[in-house]
Amino acid sequence: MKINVFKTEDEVLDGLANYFVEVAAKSIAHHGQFSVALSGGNSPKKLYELLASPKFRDKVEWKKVHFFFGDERYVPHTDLQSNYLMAKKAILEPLDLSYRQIFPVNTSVSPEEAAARYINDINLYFAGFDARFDLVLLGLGDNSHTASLFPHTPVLHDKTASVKEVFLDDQQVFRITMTAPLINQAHHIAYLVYGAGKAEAVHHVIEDKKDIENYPAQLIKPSDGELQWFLDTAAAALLKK
Ligand SMILES: O=C(O)[C@H](O)[C@@H](O)[C@H](O)[C@H](O)COP(=O)(O)O
Repeated sequence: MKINVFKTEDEVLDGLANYFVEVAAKSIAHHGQFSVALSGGNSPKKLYELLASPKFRDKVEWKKVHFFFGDERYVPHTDLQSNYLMAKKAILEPLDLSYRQIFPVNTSVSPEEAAARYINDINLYFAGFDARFDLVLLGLGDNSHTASLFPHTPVLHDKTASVKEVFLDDQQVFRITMTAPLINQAHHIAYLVYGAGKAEAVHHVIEDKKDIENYPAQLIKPSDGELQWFLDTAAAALLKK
């Protein structure tokens, strides 16, 4: 595990954008394509905009990139809560990609069916081989969740499924999420976390005692891939130096 700490949010974004470019080039050189699972929420929006900006857009062979979603809110793709909509506006539309490169979660069916169909999409993409994404991008909630692996949810203990529906009691909403076993198969996993509000969660996940129920992001331990954290000093403030 490598922990990269940058002074400012902009430097974190730049650091992760350069890592994205590096992993994309390595993946495309190795097997002709680059499969990436995007994270949702607010933090990655600026990263996606930066990757689609003149500073980075010409550094990646975008036609060889395939976009999946590490998790999705169970809402229509037109809903402002949709991770797909956020990514569509921030990077997918600006890069003028083919729809065949983009694998959104189908949230027009039941949550269970949405998860089952996404498993099928992923298995078809990897053509029956192990589903090993080249890169999984993750964020971290201030309650130490990642993707939609939330504290005290049954999905934390699911060792077999690769995608599951999750019901969040406090918000009374469903999410669809890749599970830890699927995420941990990835060749590269990168957390993007910035801001003082995440400092406690970063400490809990990286160096606190093992407590999966309360700190689900501790589940993320790639089997033989690489895990890197991209943090600003505010989010890293509680880490032992
Ligand atoms: O769908 C989501 O919300 C994300 O995948 C989720 O895991 C996110 O990464 C964290 O909640 C942090 O979100 P912020 O970046 O908005 O703080």
